[in-house]
Amino acid sequence: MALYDLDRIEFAYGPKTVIADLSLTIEGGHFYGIIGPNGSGKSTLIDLLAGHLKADAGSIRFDGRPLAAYSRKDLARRIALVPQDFRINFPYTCREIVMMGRYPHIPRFTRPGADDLATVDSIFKEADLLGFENRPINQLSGGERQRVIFARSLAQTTDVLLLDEATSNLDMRHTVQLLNLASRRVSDRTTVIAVLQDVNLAAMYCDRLVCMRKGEIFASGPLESVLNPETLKTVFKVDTQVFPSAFTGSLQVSFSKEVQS
Ligand SMILES: Nc1ncnc2c1ncn2[C@@H]1O[C@H](COP(=O)(O)OP(=O)(O)OP(=O)(O)O)[C@@H](O)[C@H]1O
Repeated sequence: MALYDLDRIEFAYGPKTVIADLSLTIEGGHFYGIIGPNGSGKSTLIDLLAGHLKADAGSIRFDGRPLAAYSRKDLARRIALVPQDFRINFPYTCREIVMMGRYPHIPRFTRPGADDLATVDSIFKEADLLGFENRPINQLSGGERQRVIFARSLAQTTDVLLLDEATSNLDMRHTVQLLNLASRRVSDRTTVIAVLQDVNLAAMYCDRLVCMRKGEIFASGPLESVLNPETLKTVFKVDTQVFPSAFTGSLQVSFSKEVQS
Protein backbone atom coordinates (compact mmCIF):
# COMPACT_ATOMS: atom_id res chain seq x y z
CA MET A 1 0.00 0.00 0.00
CA ALA A 2 1.24 3.48 -0.84
CA LEU A 3 2.16 5.75 2.06
CA TYR A 4 0.57 8.78 0.40
CA ASP A 5 -2.02 8.73 -2.33
CA LEU A 6 -2.85 12.11 -3.84
CA ASP A 7 -5.74 12.10 -6.27
CA ARG A 8 -6.51 15.12 -8.45
CA ILE A 9 -5.53 17.77 -5.90
CA GLU A 10 -6.38 21.42 -6.45
CA PHE A 11 -5.21 24.26 -4.26
CA ALA A 12 -5.55 28.04 -4.56
CA TYR A 13 -4.34 30.94 -2.42
CA GLY A 14 -7.41 33.19 -2.77
CA PRO A 15 -8.15 33.49 -6.48
CA LYS A 16 -4.74 32.15 -7.51
CA THR A 17 -4.67 28.44 -8.34
CA VAL A 18 -1.19 27.11 -7.57
CA ILE A 19 -1.78 23.33 -7.62
CA ALA A 20 -3.88 22.00 -10.46
CA ASP A 21 -5.12 18.44 -10.92
CA LEU A 22 -2.12 16.88 -9.20
CA SER A 23 -2.01 13.12 -8.65
CA LEU A 24 0.94 11.41 -7.01
CA THR A 25 1.72 8.19 -5.18
CA ILE A 26 4.48 8.14 -2.58
CA GLU A 27 5.87 4.79 -1.48
CA GLY A 28 7.27 4.36 2.02
CA GLY A 29 10.97 3.93 2.77
CA HIS A 30 12.37 6.10 -0.02
CA PHE A 31 14.22 9.40 -0.19
CA TYR A 32 12.10 11.62 -2.43
CA GLY A 33 13.36 14.87 -3.86
CA ILE A 34 11.01 17.57 -5.10
CA ILE A 35 12.58 19.87 -7.65
CA GLY A 36 11.12 22.60 -9.85
CA PRO A 37 11.45 26.30 -10.64
CA ASN A 38 10.64 29.04 -8.12
CA GLY A 39 6.90 29.35 -7.62
CA SER A 40 6.10 25.93 -9.13
CA GLY A 41 4.29 24.81 -5.95
CA LYS A 42 6.90 22.74 -4.09
CA SER A 43 6.36 24.32 -0.65
CA THR A 44 2.61 24.26 -1.17
CA LEU A 45 2.79 20.54 -1.90
CA ILE A 46 4.90 19.97 1.23
CA ASP A 47 2.37 21.92 3.35
CA LEU A 48 -0.45 19.80 1.88
CA LEU A 49 1.48 16.59 2.72
CA ALA A 50 2.03 17.90 6.26
CA GLY A 51 -1.70 18.54 6.64
CA HIS A 52 -1.03 22.25 7.27
CA LEU A 53 -2.96 23.23 4.15
CA LYS A 54 -6.20 21.59 3.03
CA ALA A 55 -6.78 20.82 -0.64
CA ASP A 56 -9.72 22.63 -2.25
CA ALA A 57 -10.54 19.53 -4.31
CA GLY A 58 -9.30 15.98 -4.67
CA SER A 59 -8.17 13.65 -1.91
CA ILE A 60 -5.00 12.97 0.07
CA ARG A 61 -4.80 9.59 1.75
CA PHE A 62 -2.03 8.85 4.22
CA ASP A 63 -1.37 5.25 5.23
CA GLY A 64 -4.79 4.20 3.95
CA ARG A 65 -6.90 6.92 5.61
CA PRO A 66 -7.85 10.44 4.55
CA LEU A 67 -5.16 12.79 5.88
CA ALA A 68 -7.91 15.08 7.19
CA ALA A 69 -9.21 12.25 9.43
CA TYR A 70 -6.05 12.28 11.59
CA SER A 71 -5.96 14.40 14.73
CA ARG A 72 -3.20 17.03 14.96
CA LYS A 73 -1.45 14.97 17.63
CA ASP A 74 -1.64 11.76 15.56
CA LEU A 75 -0.17 13.59 12.59
CA ALA A 76 2.61 15.07 14.73
CA ARG A 77 3.53 11.54 15.83
CA ARG A 78 3.83 10.43 12.23
CA ILE A 79 4.92 13.42 10.15
CA ALA A 80 7.62 15.99 10.96
CA LEU A 81 8.16 19.15 8.93
CA VAL A 82 11.24 21.32 8.68
CA PRO A 83 9.85 24.54 7.18
CA GLN A 84 11.70 26.77 4.73
CA ASP A 85 11.96 29.57 7.23
CA PHE A 86 11.53 29.27 10.97
CA ARG A 87 11.64 32.33 13.18
CA ILE A 88 10.74 32.64 16.80
CA ASN A 89 11.16 35.70 18.98
CA PHE A 90 11.01 33.99 22.35
CA PRO A 91 14.43 33.00 23.73
CA TYR A 92 13.72 29.28 24.12
CA THR A 93 16.94 27.35 24.54
CA CYS A 94 17.92 24.95 21.78
CA ARG A 95 17.31 22.07 24.20
CA GLU A 96 13.75 23.29 24.82
CA ILE A 97 13.19 23.57 21.07
CA VAL A 98 14.47 20.04 20.35
CA MET A 99 12.44 18.71 23.29
CA MET A 100 9.33 20.18 21.59
CA GLY A 101 9.79 17.40 19.03
CA ARG A 102 8.97 14.93 21.82
CA TYR A 103 5.71 16.66 22.86
CA PRO A 104 3.41 14.58 20.59
CA HIS A 105 4.74 11.46 22.38
CA ILE A 106 4.38 12.79 25.94
CA PRO A 107 0.99 12.21 27.62
CA ARG A 108 -0.87 15.37 28.65
CA PHE A 109 -0.02 16.90 32.04
CA THR A 110 3.18 14.86 32.35
CA ARG A 111 6.81 15.87 32.09
CA PRO A 112 9.30 14.41 29.62
CA GLY A 113 10.39 10.96 30.77
CA ALA A 114 13.86 9.40 30.87
CA ASP A 115 13.39 8.11 27.29
CA ASP A 116 12.57 11.60 26.01
CA LEU A 117 15.62 13.09 27.75
CA ALA A 118 17.85 10.32 26.37
CA THR A 119 16.47 10.78 22.83
CA VAL A 120 17.15 14.52 22.94
CA ASP A 121 20.66 13.99 24.34
CA SER A 122 21.54 11.52 21.63
CA ILE A 123 20.20 13.82 18.90
CA PHE A 124 22.37 16.73 20.07
CA LYS A 125 25.33 14.41 19.68
CA GLU A 126 24.23 12.86 16.38
CA ALA A 127 23.45 16.28 14.86
CA ASP A 128 26.82 17.72 15.94
CA LEU A 129 25.07 20.28 18.19
CA LEU A 130 26.86 19.64 21.48
CA GLY A 131 27.45 23.01 23.15
CA PHE A 132 24.25 24.52 21.73
CA GLU A 133 21.92 23.09 24.38
CA ASN A 134 21.55 26.25 26.49
CA ARG A 135 21.84 28.85 23.74
CA PRO A 136 18.68 30.89 23.01
CA ILE A 137 17.30 30.00 19.56
CA ASN A 138 16.71 33.67 18.69
CA GLN A 139 20.42 34.41 19.02
CA LEU A 140 21.58 31.84 16.45
CA SER A 141 22.64 32.39 12.85
CA GLY A 142 20.24 31.28 10.10
CA GLY A 143 22.20 28.08 9.45
CA GLU A 144 22.53 27.22 13.15
CA ARG A 145 18.79 27.76 13.63
CA GLN A 146 18.04 25.53 10.65
CA ARG A 147 20.18 22.75 12.15
CA VAL A 148 18.36 22.98 15.49
CA ILE A 149 14.94 22.82 13.80
CA PHE A 150 16.11 19.78 11.87
CA ALA A 151 17.22 18.21 15.18
CA ARG A 152 13.73 18.90 16.56
CA SER A 153 12.24 16.99 13.61
CA LEU A 154 14.55 14.03 14.35
CA ALA A 155 13.42 14.09 17.99
CA GLN A 156 9.85 13.69 16.74
CA THR A 157 10.79 10.15 15.51
CA THR A 158 8.15 10.06 12.78
CA ASP A 159 7.48 7.83 9.78
CA VAL A 160 7.78 10.83 7.45
CA LEU A 161 10.28 13.65 7.41
CA LEU A 162 9.30 16.61 5.22
CA LEU A 163 12.21 18.93 4.48
CA ASP A 164 11.49 22.25 2.77
CA GLU A 165 14.86 23.52 1.60
CA ALA A 166 16.26 22.46 4.97
CA THR A 167 19.85 22.99 3.82
CA SER A 168 19.38 26.41 2.17
CA ASN A 169 21.48 28.23 4.81
CA LEU A 170 24.00 25.48 5.48
CA ASP A 171 27.64 25.28 4.49
CA MET A 172 28.92 22.26 2.55
CA ARG A 173 29.88 20.22 5.60
CA HIS A 174 26.64 20.81 7.46
CA THR A 175 24.59 20.21 4.28
CA VAL A 176 26.18 16.80 3.87
CA GLN A 177 25.87 16.03 7.59
CA LEU A 178 22.15 16.87 7.61
CA LEU A 179 21.38 14.89 4.47
CA ASN A 180 23.45 11.95 5.77
CA LEU A 181 21.30 11.95 8.92
CA ALA A 182 18.12 12.05 6.83
CA SER A 183 19.48 9.24 4.66
CA ARG A 184 20.26 7.14 7.72
CA ARG A 185 16.60 7.51 8.78
CA VAL A 186 15.56 6.21 5.33
CA SER A 187 17.63 3.07 6.00
CA ASP A 188 15.52 2.71 9.17
CA ARG A 189 12.30 2.88 7.05
CA THR A 190 11.53 6.57 7.46
CA THR A 191 10.29 8.24 4.29
CA VAL A 192 12.05 11.51 3.53
CA ILE A 193 10.47 14.02 1.15
CA ALA A 194 12.80 16.94 0.54
CA VAL A 195 12.38 20.07 -1.53
CA LEU A 196 15.85 20.67 -2.90
CA GLN A 197 16.82 23.63 -5.04
CA ASP A 198 20.20 22.04 -5.75
CA VAL A 199 19.70 19.26 -8.30
CA ASN A 200 23.16 17.88 -7.54
CA LEU A 201 22.21 17.29 -3.91
CA ALA A 202 19.01 15.65 -5.12
CA ALA A 203 21.13 13.42 -7.36
CA MET A 204 23.41 12.45 -4.46
CA TYR A 205 20.72 11.59 -1.94
CA CYS A 206 17.35 10.85 -3.55
CA ASP A 207 16.27 7.60 -5.12
CA ARG A 208 12.95 9.09 -6.30
CA LEU A 209 12.41 12.48 -7.88
CA VAL A 210 9.29 14.59 -8.41
CA CYS A 211 9.78 17.43 -10.86
CA MET A 212 7.14 20.17 -10.68
CA ARG A 213 6.23 22.83 -13.21
CA LYS A 214 3.50 25.45 -12.80
CA GLY A 215 1.60 23.59 -10.08
CA GLU A 216 1.69 20.28 -11.92
CA ILE A 217 3.92 17.25 -11.85
CA PHE A 218 5.99 17.29 -14.98
CA ALA A 219 7.82 14.02 -14.24
CA SER A 220 8.17 11.65 -11.32
CA GLY A 221 9.80 8.29 -10.67
CA PRO A 222 13.21 6.77 -10.03
CA LEU A 223 15.97 9.40 -10.03
CA GLU A 224 17.57 8.18 -13.26
CA SER A 225 14.30 8.38 -15.17
CA VAL A 226 13.60 12.00 -14.16
CA LEU A 227 17.04 13.59 -14.01
CA ASN A 228 17.91 14.02 -17.67
CA PRO A 229 18.83 16.98 -19.91
CA GLU A 230 15.47 16.92 -21.74
CA THR A 231 13.40 17.26 -18.56
CA LEU A 232 15.76 19.87 -17.08
CA LYS A 233 15.70 21.91 -20.28
CA THR A 234 11.90 21.85 -20.55
CA VAL A 235 11.34 22.69 -16.90
CA PHE A 236 14.24 25.01 -16.00
CA LYS A 237 15.07 26.30 -19.50
CA VAL A 238 18.76 25.62 -19.01
CA ASP A 239 21.07 23.34 -21.02
CA THR A 240 22.65 20.62 -18.92
CA GLN A 241 24.76 17.52 -19.08
CA VAL A 242 23.89 14.71 -16.69
CA PHE A 243 26.61 12.15 -16.06
CA PRO A 244 27.78 9.74 -13.36
CA SER A 245 30.48 11.37 -11.25
CA ALA A 246 33.58 9.22 -10.82
CA PHE A 247 34.19 11.07 -7.52
CA THR A 248 30.84 10.62 -5.77
CA GLY A 249 29.40 7.68 -7.71
CA SER A 250 26.15 9.69 -8.12
CA LEU A 251 24.65 11.35 -11.16
CA GLN A 252 25.80 14.95 -11.45
CA VAL A 253 24.37 17.87 -13.39
CA SER A 254 26.56 20.41 -15.09
CA PHE A 255 24.76 23.42 -16.56
CA SER A 256 25.61 25.95 -19.22
CA LYS A 257 25.62 29.71 -18.67
CA GLU A 258 23.12 30.16 -21.49
CA VAL A 259 19.54 30.70 -20.34
CA GLN A 260 16.80 29.78 -22.81
CA SER A 261 14.06 32.33 -23.37
N1 LIG B 1 0.45 32.70 1.22
C1 LIG B 1 0.37 32.87 -0.11
N2 LIG B 1 -0.54 33.69 -0.65
C2 LIG B 1 -0.65 33.88 -1.99
N3 LIG B 1 0.15 33.25 -2.89
C3 LIG B 1 1.10 32.42 -2.41
C4 LIG B 1 1.26 32.20 -1.01
N4 LIG B 1 2.28 31.31 -0.83
C5 LIG B 1 2.72 31.02 -2.07
N5 LIG B 1 2.02 31.69 -3.01
C6 LIG B 1 2.18 31.58 -4.48
O1 LIG B 1 1.95 30.23 -4.85
C7 LIG B 1 2.87 29.80 -5.85
C8 LIG B 1 3.60 28.56 -5.37
O2 LIG B 1 4.38 28.91 -4.24
P1 LIG B 1 5.31 27.85 -3.52
O3 LIG B 1 5.91 28.54 -2.33
O4 LIG B 1 4.55 26.60 -3.29
O5 LIG B 1 6.41 27.61 -4.66
P2 LIG B 1 7.85 26.92 -4.56
O6 LIG B 1 7.94 26.01 -5.76
O7 LIG B 1 8.07 26.33 -3.23
O8 LIG B 1 8.79 28.19 -4.80
P3 LIG B 1 10.31 28.52 -4.32
O9 LIG B 1 11.22 27.61 -5.12
O10 LIG B 1 10.48 29.95 -4.77
O11 LIG B 1 10.40 28.35 -2.84
C9 LIG B 1 3.78 31.00 -6.13
O12 LIG B 1 3.34 31.63 -7.30
C10 LIG B 1 3.59 31.89 -4.93
O13 LIG B 1 3.74 33.25 -5.30
